[in-house]
Amino acid sequence: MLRLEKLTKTYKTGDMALKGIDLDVPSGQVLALIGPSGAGKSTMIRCINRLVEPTSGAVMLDGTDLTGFGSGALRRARREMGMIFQEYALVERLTVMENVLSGRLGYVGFWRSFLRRYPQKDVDEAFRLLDRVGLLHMADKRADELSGGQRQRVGICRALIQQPKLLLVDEPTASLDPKTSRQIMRLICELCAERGLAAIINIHDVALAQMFVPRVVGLRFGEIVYDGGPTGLTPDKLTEIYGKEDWEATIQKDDAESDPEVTIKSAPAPDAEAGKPEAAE
Ligand SMILES: Nc1ncnc2c1ncn2[C@@H]1O[C@H](COP(=O)(O)OP(=O)(O)OP(=O)(O)O)[C@@H](O)[C@H]1O
Repeated sequence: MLRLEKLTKTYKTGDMALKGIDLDVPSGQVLALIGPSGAGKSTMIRCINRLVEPTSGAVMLDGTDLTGFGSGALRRARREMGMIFQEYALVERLTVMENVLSGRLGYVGFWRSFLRRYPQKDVDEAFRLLDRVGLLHMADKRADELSGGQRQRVGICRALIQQPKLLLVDEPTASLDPKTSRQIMRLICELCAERGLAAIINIHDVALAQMFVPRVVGLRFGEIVYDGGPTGLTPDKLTEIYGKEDWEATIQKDDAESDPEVTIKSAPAPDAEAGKPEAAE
């Protein structure tokens, strides 16, 4: 569904953030992108929907390269890719419902959204999504009245109402406490499984990634140095990705595996097994 081919990004400052990334993501597969600060994770996510312009290489979505698209074609392609941000990126003075509906911008056009005249089917879908994430009763609240976890749920609804095929998720839990982080990761992975959605989740918390996703990609200095299952992230592999550290204290413990809340990765989305590579050596 998504294929990155020799993707590179060199910023004007000379920083080579991505050095020839090759990556295949089959439809329905959820993967976590890990790596130290500055490894290129955000750059990679943003090159996929061209919030950052790649320097060279291809971003193939369903067989079509997005890198050459003009603004109209890019706008249509971006409908297929919902984005979820660390800082939620909500419009604070708008209501929860209005924020969710703003996810339809790519479909309804500027004036209709500016006048907040969305088709009834979009409003119905927004209510359904808010109900699914437990925020139906908050539809009329202003975004600035919500907690961080609630804001992220609104961000998730806004991405999903686009009806995307792929979610690009940039540090969704970095501003949240551990319990809320786990709830949000669980919700994202559940929704992907329910909707057959692929996702690339940039996440700093290795243990959280290990709990929920069937595939982890490790970046270091703009290159993929790990691509495999969560259990293959041994202390040696983590040292290769991040450098020396006491990994026994960081990686997933056996008791987390038996936690009844943590069920997502044992139920991968359609096609996930087919596209899941073995751990890179
Ligand atoms: N707008 C920019 N201009 C110049 N250099 C940039 C820009 N954005 C990122 N970089 C550089 O590109 C490299 C990759 O940065 P990026 O933010 O993608 O890494 P990251 O893995 O997401 O880091 P973090 O986990 O800290 O967010 C870094 O060397 C960074 O300094």
